Amino acid sequence: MSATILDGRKVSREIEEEIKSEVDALKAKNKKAPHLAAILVGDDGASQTYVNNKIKACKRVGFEYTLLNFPTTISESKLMTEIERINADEDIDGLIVQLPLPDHISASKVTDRILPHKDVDGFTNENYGRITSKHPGLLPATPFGIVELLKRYKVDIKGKHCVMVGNSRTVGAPMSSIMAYHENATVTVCHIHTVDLAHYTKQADILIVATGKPALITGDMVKEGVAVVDVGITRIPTEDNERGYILSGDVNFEEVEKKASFITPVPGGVGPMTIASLLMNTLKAATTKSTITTEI
Ligand SMILES: Nc1nc(=O)c2c([nH]1)NC[C@@H]1CN(c3ccc(C(=O)N[C@@H](CCC(=O)O)C(=O)O)cc3)C=[N+]21
Repeated sequence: MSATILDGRKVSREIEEEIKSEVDALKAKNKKAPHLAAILVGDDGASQTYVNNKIKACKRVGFEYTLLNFPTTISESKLMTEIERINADEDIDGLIVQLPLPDHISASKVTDRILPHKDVDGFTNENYGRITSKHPGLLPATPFGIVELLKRYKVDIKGKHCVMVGNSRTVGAPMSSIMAYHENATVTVCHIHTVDLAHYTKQADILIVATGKPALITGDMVKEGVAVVDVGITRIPTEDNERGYILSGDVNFEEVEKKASFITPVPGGVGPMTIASLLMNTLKAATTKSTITTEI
């Protein structure tokens, strides 16, 4: 059996078309376009690529955007002040602080300072807590994108066994909550400390992997017919190409693809969907502003 590719690039383009027509409709009514602000600290190559991809996506759908690039030496308190300033700026609808941040800055403190209704990455404790509420606010971009991708390919989720490998605050934790509380999957959460990981991954109907460990999941670790979502995207240095690196997911694609019913490629899978979700959240933040924080 050969798997159906969960084509994040294609689906993200479809979502962008939908967003663009909503932006055009806003503009036709003389309303302003949604405005995203992105903060990038330092000059890490991968972070620059990801932020640039986000800015390019804003341009494609007609959003306004502001990119703020600070040196690695910026203090935590100065960064907090910048966030407060953007929080207070009526013109800006959404704010993201690209991670990772330098060691002297607490990522959780900084991201949690973003006003919940401008938190289009869905990283604040407020929006994380709201996953289990009837009014979920803004969902974290990567998990939101993964659910959207699975749904557009009509992958059955309800009642199925979803095994999440990875327990990070940005992906694994919210992803497993969304699968359990919104989508009614049966969820098992594994991570780097799990004893006998294969024991669990073999039982997965849906396997989502976000560990940052290249090719962690091999063919013998999955059952026939599994749907596989690979969140990993590691740059491995090489002299074989101009860029100087190749991208590797957390899944051995060649092996696992033979047994899976569905699988995401890397690149072209989860990455573009994260960006599409960021755009969806920014549109939502711009059009529903005050209600996101008041409804319980
Ligand atoms: N505040 C914050 N929000 C994030 O959403 C966030 C973050 N910090 N820090 C890092 C991770 C990673 N991430 C990616 C986004 C797009 C691609 C993406 O566009 N990937 C392309 C390839 C890009 C390439 O060539 O390197 C693809 O998979 O096809 C990848 C990874 C967002 N993250």
